[in-house]
Amino acid sequence: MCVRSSATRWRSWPSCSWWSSSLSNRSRLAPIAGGPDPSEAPVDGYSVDIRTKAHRDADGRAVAVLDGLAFTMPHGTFTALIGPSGCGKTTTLRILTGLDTDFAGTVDPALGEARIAVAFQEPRLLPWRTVADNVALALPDEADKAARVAAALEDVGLGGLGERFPAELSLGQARRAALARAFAVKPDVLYLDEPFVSLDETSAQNLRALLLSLWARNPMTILMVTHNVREAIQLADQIVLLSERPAHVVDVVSVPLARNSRDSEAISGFAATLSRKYPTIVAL
Ligand SMILES: Nc1ncnc2c1ncn2[C@@H]1O[C@H](COP(=O)(O)OP(=O)(O)OP(=O)(O)O)[C@@H](O)[C@H]1O
Repeated sequence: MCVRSSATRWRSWPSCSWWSSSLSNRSRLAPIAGGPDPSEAPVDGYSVDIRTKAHRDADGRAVAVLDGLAFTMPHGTFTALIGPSGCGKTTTLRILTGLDTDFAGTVDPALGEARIAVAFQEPRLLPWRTVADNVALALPDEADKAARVAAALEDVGLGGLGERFPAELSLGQARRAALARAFAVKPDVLYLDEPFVSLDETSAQNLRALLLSLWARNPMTILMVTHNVREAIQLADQIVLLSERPAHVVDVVSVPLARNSRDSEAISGFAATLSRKYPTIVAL
């Protein structure tokens, strides 16, 4: 590890797509197939150790936001970041993606070298470009570009919608397009910030299944910020629990469930366990 400075070279930020939702307490979930089980996870990973990070308030005073945020994302696994509102989750993502270099601490230099993609709450598609052109934006100009775009759209169920404009898509379709754009670049690391917020539960669940299915076919390391502990349990290998601001890591919890056994009952059971142990962080 070394201290990342503003001189750190990042690969282009190929994808900015934001999608999201909430996994209702009452929803009946069947396990989603896809994604490696935790036991298959490799040991090596990307290390993050943000010692301090402050923002300035309106009067110019420093407000501590992060204070001891250390965790490792094992290569090829799915990490969920959960913490109270305003504790600094998005700030953490901005540091990891290289958008914010004004912090004290260390971030694994391999993260700076990795090909990354990011999906935001808002799909962030360029409205004047077609869906296909939005996906193409992230790709290098190579002979197979059109075929890669077509395959990426087909993979997310938008095979016939490439010539539409973003305004002609539903929110769920726009988030699929954003996913297509993220996966098309075959990133090493995918960052997701509350990717399923504002969708109805059925659409959100379909997108979660799509995410796991795409991930199963495209191995990569995923870090997802979410407020939704059930969603985290359903999708992640490990959950990083953050304190109130200034955030520090309270615990890193492995999800002790095979993916094909993560039905509503198992998810609720583990969520209740976490809530009992960390009542200020995991509210049900
Ligand atoms: N550019 C900024 N300037 C000043 N303060 C900021 C800035 N960005 C964020 N903050 C403050 O830093 C704190 C952490 O913000 P951040 O968005 O990282 O939290 P979060 O955990 O993602 O929040 P939420 O769960 O509500 O999405 C908040 O108090 C926020 O108001």
